Amino acid sequence: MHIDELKLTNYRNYEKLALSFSPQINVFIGENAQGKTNVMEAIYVLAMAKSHRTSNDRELIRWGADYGKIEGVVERKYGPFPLELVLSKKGKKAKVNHLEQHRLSDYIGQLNVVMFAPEDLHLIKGSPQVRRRFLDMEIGQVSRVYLHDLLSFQKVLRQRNSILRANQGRNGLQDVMFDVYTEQYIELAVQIMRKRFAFAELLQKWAEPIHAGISRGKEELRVIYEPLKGISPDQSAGEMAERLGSRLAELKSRELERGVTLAGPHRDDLTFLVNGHNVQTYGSQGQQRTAALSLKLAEIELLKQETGESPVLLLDDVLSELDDYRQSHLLNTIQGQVQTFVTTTNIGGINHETIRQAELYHVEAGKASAEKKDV
Ligand SMILES: Nc1ncnc2c1ncn2[C@@H]1O[C@H](COP(=O)(O)OP(=O)(O)OP(=O)(O)O)[C@@H](O)[C@H]1O
Repeated sequence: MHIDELKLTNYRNYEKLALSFSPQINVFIGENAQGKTNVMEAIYVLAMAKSHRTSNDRELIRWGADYGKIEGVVERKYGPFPLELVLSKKGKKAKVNHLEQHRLSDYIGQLNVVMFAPEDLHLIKGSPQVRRRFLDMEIGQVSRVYLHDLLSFQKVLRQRNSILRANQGRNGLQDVMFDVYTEQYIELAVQIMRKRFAFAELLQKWAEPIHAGISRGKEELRVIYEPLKGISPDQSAGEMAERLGSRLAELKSRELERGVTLAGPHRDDLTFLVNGHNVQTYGSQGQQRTAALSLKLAEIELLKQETGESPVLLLDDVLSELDDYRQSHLLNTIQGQVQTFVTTTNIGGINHETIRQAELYHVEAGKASAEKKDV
């Protein structure tokens, strides 16, 4: 799939912007703070209905404006169709083919994107929250059911936590609603864990050969999803529910002490092993970069397999962070196959022939102009 056109109205530092794109490589060049990342972010928001940089949608609306709008024309196998997202102080409205979608889970997934930004290089080293977000965003793009379960789970978790908070410091808790929420919580948690197990397995399947290729056969990457101890992928849903239920019962007095839920998918993590060692603890910077790059390339393959079409790749300021060898590996892999958007302050830092055929856009102070020229 690819994006043919993008229109922004009052989005970040763009009052108005209208661009059409090459189905291959599009490069945005400009000085710092001119609006390159803002275009990448707008494409990401058009796909995911939320930003990768902030959870506050108001930040996306141009200062002083009442609303912001992102419009796009997306081309898939079955033809082109428009997507529209309007952000206002009252919330957001999402349209596919001019029809408003009342549930965002029906909107997300029409356009699939893979974002690779410098912060993704911290996927391995960063906090578990970064890896959980990665899991949720990636699974959410291919499974509406997952998104729906995740939103319900987050709601029940908030409800359960608010009862715990209201009873914080007490010795015991007899509350029918608490028991009802706990039951719903366990049911949804099990659905989420099962999907995360399946996703980690697929990720491993695709990332392992890619990582082996980049490391010239020297390294074997393993991806391990780590939910609550005692829960494993071979268990039935009933067994998982029983394990989580008994752990919550054991933790009840501590939960009352702390006023929060202490076991469940909101505390899960992913572990990456290179040649059997945890790359987070023992990996060199180079191994961590190779692992992060392999995971991103695996994401492209995984989305292709799930949807039958290549997703759109967003490389925000990341090529300059990769050495020539990894840069070439990435660009050779996607060449001609995946519509790609690249931002850079210095095109000279990208040593690859694909960039010579790319469509160039110069970005200055919230204005982008297209220019085809030889680099
Ligand atoms: N809601 C907003 N309204 C108006 N301007 C905004 C808004 N949010 C951010 N900006 C402006 O957008 C600019 C930043 O743009 P962006 O993050 O796209 O930079 P960039 O070109 O990617 O730079 P770098 O190379 O440093 O990453 C800043 O000048 C910032 O003040």
